[in-house]
Amino acid sequence: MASVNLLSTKGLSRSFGGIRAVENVDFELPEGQIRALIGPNGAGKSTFVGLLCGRIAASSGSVRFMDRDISNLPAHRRIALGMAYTFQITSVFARLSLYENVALAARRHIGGDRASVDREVASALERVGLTERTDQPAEDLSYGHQRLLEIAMGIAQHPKLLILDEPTQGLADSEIRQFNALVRELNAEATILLIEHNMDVVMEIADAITVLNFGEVLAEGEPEEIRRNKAVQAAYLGTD
Ligand SMILES: Nc1ncnc2c1ncn2[C@@H]1O[C@H](COP(=O)(O)OP(=O)(O)OP(=O)(O)O)[C@@H](O)[C@H]1O
Repeated sequence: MASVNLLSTKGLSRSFGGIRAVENVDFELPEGQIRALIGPNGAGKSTFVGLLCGRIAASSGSVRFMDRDISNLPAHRRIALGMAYTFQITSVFARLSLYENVALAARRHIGGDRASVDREVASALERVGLTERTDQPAEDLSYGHQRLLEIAMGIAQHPKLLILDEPTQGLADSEIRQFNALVRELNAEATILLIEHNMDVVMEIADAITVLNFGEVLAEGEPEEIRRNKAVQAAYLGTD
């Protein structure tokens, strides 16, 4: 069965001064996949995701999402089309309660109707296991739990594409198992792009892996293929 790409890039590049952070990346993400994006430190993963979301402007190349060229759309328009992303807690408001944080995200999706917002917030917090902390300020959460709060904020927007940037950082092993189950559950509704350093997580939940190195795609394939790939092993030697 031919799969439909939810997201794709062509020749996507971004330089910072002389540094080619992302260089000529052609990328295709079929609808319904869990894709992991990996690579050594400085490989260009965050820059690439920033280009997808519109947080960083491309030097050249294009991005397509849901069959339209979104290269020139600002970040908020991309969100409105169905992208959601979590970026290392930059979106969490520390002084606001978990309820308020998730409600802000839910209102983007469903507007201001109080009963619907309440339902969305309760459901999103339940899915990430933070129900009991609904009324606490976000700053009371551990780092790992703030990452889960961000995911709840993503869930409340019912995105077509959910981009998770190092979501398991700061989580305990038992919480990582729950996280893996959560991602599978979310995948029933959303395509998922996961930047992740924890290889156990990647190997367990990704359908396919894209490896970046020095801004370029070094390899792409199923987890087992990538695990055996000599070029990938070499890229990681001495870095991890
Ligand atoms: N705003 C910036 N100004 C200058 N250089 C930058 C900027 N952002 C990224 N870079 C450089 O671009 C390259 C890619 O960085 P990026 O953060 O995208 O990599 P990464 O794969 O996400 O790394 P990590 O795994 O360490 O988060 C690096 O050499 C980095 O120093």
